Amino acid sequence: MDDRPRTPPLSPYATFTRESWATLRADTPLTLDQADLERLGSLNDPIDMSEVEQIYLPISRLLAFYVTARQQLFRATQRFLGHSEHRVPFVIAVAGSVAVGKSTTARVLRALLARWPATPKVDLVTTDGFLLPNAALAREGLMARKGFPESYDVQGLLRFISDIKAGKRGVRAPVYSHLVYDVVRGEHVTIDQPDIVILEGLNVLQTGDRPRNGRVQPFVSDFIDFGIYLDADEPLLHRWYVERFMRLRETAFRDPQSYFRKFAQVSKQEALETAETLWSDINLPNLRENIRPTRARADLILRKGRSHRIEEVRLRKI
Ligand SMILES: Nc1ncnc2c1ncn2[C@@H]1O[C@H](COP(=O)(O)OP(=O)(O)O)[C@@H](O)[C@H]1O
Ligand SMILES: CC(C)(COP(=O)(O)O)[C@@H](O)C(=O)NCCC(=O)O
Repeated sequence: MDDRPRTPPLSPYATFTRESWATLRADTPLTLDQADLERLGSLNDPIDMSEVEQIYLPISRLLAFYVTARQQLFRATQRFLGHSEHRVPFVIAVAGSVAVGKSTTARVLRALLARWPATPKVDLVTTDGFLLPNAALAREGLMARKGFPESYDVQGLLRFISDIKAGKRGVRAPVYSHLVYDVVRGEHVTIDQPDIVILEGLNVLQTGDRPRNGRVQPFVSDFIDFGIYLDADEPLLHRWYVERFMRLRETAFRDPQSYFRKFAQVSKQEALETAETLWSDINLPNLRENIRPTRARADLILRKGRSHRIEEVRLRKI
């Protein structure tokens, strides 16, 4: 199925091939080396130097413009109000399907942005920490809805992001483990007045039903300064998900702590059937119903091809 974003006659996006986007790097220096890339890539989502040079360096340059412009706008409001200036973090969202490679993109961006000449403090937070614990999901009959809007503590996530934007110190986020397939009790990451926050997850560009009980409810997306959507055709996402599951069988699933440890022992066929079911019953419907509809809200759409290379870029121009 070709689920390429349609370009209406008056598209808000400018569309670039990989080659035309690459020219927008201008004189941005390359600040990552091969060893960095090996550390930053993830299982089933390799990244090479040409991807950094042709795709990520132009993004880094663009974001530097946006961060400066946002700070100027914020200072203008502060001056108008006569308030003393305090810094407000710039929040970048990285959204997209399960298995599209959001974590690699988020890690590469973090490394590049942290190496800007001004050496900003860049923090990375994944929204899976705000999933309800398995015990709560099981109680509510939501174990087969993991990743759907109702499986998250949305109020907790909203409080977290609004505290960060308010410049609070020591803001804590819970942590999720893919290995144990659950939120880790008692574990947190602490965010302490960063300059830039990268918020990664399926749901970061989502909105809800507004208003609720007659009260206007904010959305997580209200706190986002720049939204990136990682896109790929469904058959590719399906393949990447199943291939990753089968590879995890040889690696992470062998860990006695792994929720999926039984799949390291059962036949290949049985494991394959489970991966297919998890994709078609949970992750694919979630992509169609809740994730892909947020693509139209992104400032930048990065479209991946077969080998995980980004082949097309769309930038919101209006
Ligand atoms: N069952 C699992 N066990 C261990 N690691 C996993 C498992 N499922 C996913 N991961 C890892 O978790 C990370 C996030 O995966 P995912 O949420 O699908 O987002 P994305 O692929 O877009 O980064 C990836 O690095 C992936 O390799
Ligand atoms: C934890 C997830 C919802 C992904 O969340 P994300 O890290 O993208 O915020 C996903 O990896 C997941 O567990 N989906 C449920 C079905 C499955 O086991 O693949």
